[in-house]
Amino acid sequence: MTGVEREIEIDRLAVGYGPCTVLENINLRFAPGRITGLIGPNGAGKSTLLKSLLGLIEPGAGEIRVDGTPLNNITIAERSRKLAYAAQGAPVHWPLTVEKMVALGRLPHLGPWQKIGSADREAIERAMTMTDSYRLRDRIVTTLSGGERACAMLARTIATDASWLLVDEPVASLDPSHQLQVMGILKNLAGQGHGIVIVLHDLTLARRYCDQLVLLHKGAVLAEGEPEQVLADDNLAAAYGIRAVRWQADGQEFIVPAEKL
Ligand SMILES: Nc1ncnc2c1ncn2[C@@H]1O[C@H](COP(=O)(O)OP(=O)(O)OP(=O)(O)O)[C@@H](O)[C@H]1O
Repeated sequence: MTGVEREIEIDRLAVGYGPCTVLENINLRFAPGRITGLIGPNGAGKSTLLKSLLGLIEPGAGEIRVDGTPLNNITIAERSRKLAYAAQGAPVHWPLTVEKMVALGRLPHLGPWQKIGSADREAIERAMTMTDSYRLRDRIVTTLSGGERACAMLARTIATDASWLLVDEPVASLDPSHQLQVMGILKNLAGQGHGIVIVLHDLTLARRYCDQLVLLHKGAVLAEGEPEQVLADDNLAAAYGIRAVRWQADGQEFIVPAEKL
């Protein structure tokens, strides 16, 4: 075994689709008990990086290790217990109830023909309660609003009880109250020792909730580290081509895009 226990290590990673390289020479470390935010312009490669961590895309070069083991040496069953994923936009095509969909998060823990047990049921109910989806448990997922569906999908991810949660824009379709709720849930899960990697576009939420930020730009890491440093004016100008205004209130920094440069 190489590397250290309980860490995601990415070394010299290059990933692409067909002949088109999207990420090149990515070197990163993600720690448990922390929220790592992936930020950057549209098309920078954030979702591609998350999918690479799940083994959904084969790297062209480099290596990913999860808790010390190369991803390729981790069986698909073990990966699905270790790494839970909430995809961007979370399209759902099956007419399942919310409860049944959240229960899918327990599949990695069940053997063939094994039925859901009381520990699974507890995990499902806990995840639905945390995400405010318990009240929706009998609703058919395809009939939910975008925000309701996003909460239910996050519940499914949480129900897996994986040590790593990879979440792609979980707050994009949520109202302000649910945005704060979801970020608070992720913060609590990090406090319980889960490692969270989250794609975000909201700079204020990234500043407030993330312990570490990675700013991707054109398939490379433009900056990484403490949110305060990563969100510096020159980085925002270089990555997004924007000037942001900032102010302090309630002991937090608020960062709002002010103009395109
Ligand atoms: N399946 C695919 N086949 C070909 N190209 C793809 C595929 N998926 C993504 N890409 C391309 O890879 C690049 C990175 O896409 P990715 O979805 O990782 O970006 P992102 O940073 O998550 O963007 P956004 O903020 O818009 O969600 C983009 O140019 C995109 O068009």
